[in-house]
Amino acid sequence: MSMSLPRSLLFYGIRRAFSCTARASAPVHNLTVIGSGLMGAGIAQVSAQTGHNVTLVDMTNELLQRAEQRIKGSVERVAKKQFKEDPKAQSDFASQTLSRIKYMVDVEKSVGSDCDLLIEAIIENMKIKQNLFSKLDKVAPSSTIFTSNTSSLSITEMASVTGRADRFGGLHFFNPVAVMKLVEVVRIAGTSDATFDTLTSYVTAVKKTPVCCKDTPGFIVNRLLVPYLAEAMRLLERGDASARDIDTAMKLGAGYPMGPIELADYVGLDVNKFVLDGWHKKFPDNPLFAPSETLNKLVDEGKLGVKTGEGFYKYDKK
Ligand SMILES: CCCCCCC[C@H](O)CC(=O)SCCNC(=O)CCNC(=O)[C@H](O)C(C)(C)COP(=O)([O-])OP(=O)([O-])OC[C@H]1O[C@@H](n2cnc3c(N)ncnc32)[C@H](O)[C@@H]1OP(=O)([O-])[O-]
Ligand SMILES: NC(=O)c1ccc[n+]([C@@H]2O[C@H](COP(=O)([O-])OP(=O)(O)OC[C@H]3O[C@@H](n4cnc5c(N)ncnc54)[C@H](O)[C@@H]3O)[C@@H](O)[C@H]2O)c1
Repeated sequence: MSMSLPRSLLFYGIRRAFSCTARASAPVHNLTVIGSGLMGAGIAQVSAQTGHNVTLVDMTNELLQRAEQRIKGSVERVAKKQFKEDPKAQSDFASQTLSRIKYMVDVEKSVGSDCDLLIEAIIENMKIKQNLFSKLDKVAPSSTIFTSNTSSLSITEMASVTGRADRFGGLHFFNPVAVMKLVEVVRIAGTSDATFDTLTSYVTAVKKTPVCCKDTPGFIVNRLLVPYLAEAMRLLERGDASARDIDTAMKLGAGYPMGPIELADYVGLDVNKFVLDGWHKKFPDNPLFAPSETLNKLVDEGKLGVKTGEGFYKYDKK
């Protein structure tokens, strides 16, 4: 008798081991999002749009006011799209969504007794993220699940400064959060089944598709995307093609909605640099992660892409 499995069963087995199906779990009602930049504001928005109560935190009231304006603009776009012919439904949706978001500068007070989930979306720096998690671990309820939206850093290293590795994971959203359908749910060795199930259910509740991945550098998307963006910058630096031609080529030749150079500007060149420098330091012999001189120069000059009005390209300031 042959011991080999039919191909279809083999694939089924592989799929089961890594699939990300939502099972019954403790629901998330209240969440705190730390960092109100591009990603934090977007995560707060999609959570509030789907009925969750959100506390959004940043270091100053001015930053929070800017986030509030961005959220308002984006919610209005979503409302117009969802309720095309119905201005009353549009304004009800927008005002109900906005009323579910509270803004706060006091990080420690932001995780009250009813906080089910914490999502960190601050600067891409391990020490700063660890400081934050270590501080919050002391004040947050023991039931609160901690997560990071990091693009490139180890979730295990972040969890190591807390006493809640079983209630820790990664939730990697994509930019623009209001539009992009994917969230990578990152499981570390300690993540409990209950935590993982709550995280995948929350992702489904915010109307995104979860995929499950291990805590490896860049998870799935960025492990492939970062070398691609970095190589596009090197192509430009070698003078092999112009930025416009590289972008046009990848849009029309590979079917991407944005070319790599404009995507780098869209993500934020500071974020690009944090990721590339971090991986270059960790894996110095890997040429895929070699630094880009042009990227370094633009960041030094404060040209961070769309958010500052100039990066590889120039943009109208909003
Ligand atoms: C080297 C190191 C690199 C580090 C990388 C780190 C990366 C990071 O960790 C992961 C990422 O995020 S990777 C990055 C992953 N991200 C990507 O790869 C993004 C790639 N780009 C895209 O997918 C598209 O270009 C966009 C969707 C951004 C814009 O689409 P477009 O067609 O060019 O322009 P459009 O016509 O304006 O908008 C179309 C529709 O979207 C709607 N809408 C847009 N923004 C909105 C907002 N803020 N709010 C609400 N709605 C918004 C809009 O209403 C419209 O709806 P309609 O029904 O048509 O009326
Ligand atoms: N930009 C992207 O496309 C993208 C996509 C996915 C994931 N990410 C990841 O999300 C995180 C945030 O990225 P972003 O693009 O939103 O950055 P951003 O610079 O737009 O926003 C970060 C915000 O965090 C705030 N902040 C920094 N330290 C803080 C602290 N200690 N307490 C409270 N607030 C603090 C900053 O004031 C800023 O408003 C990073 O880890 C990044 O790698 C970024």
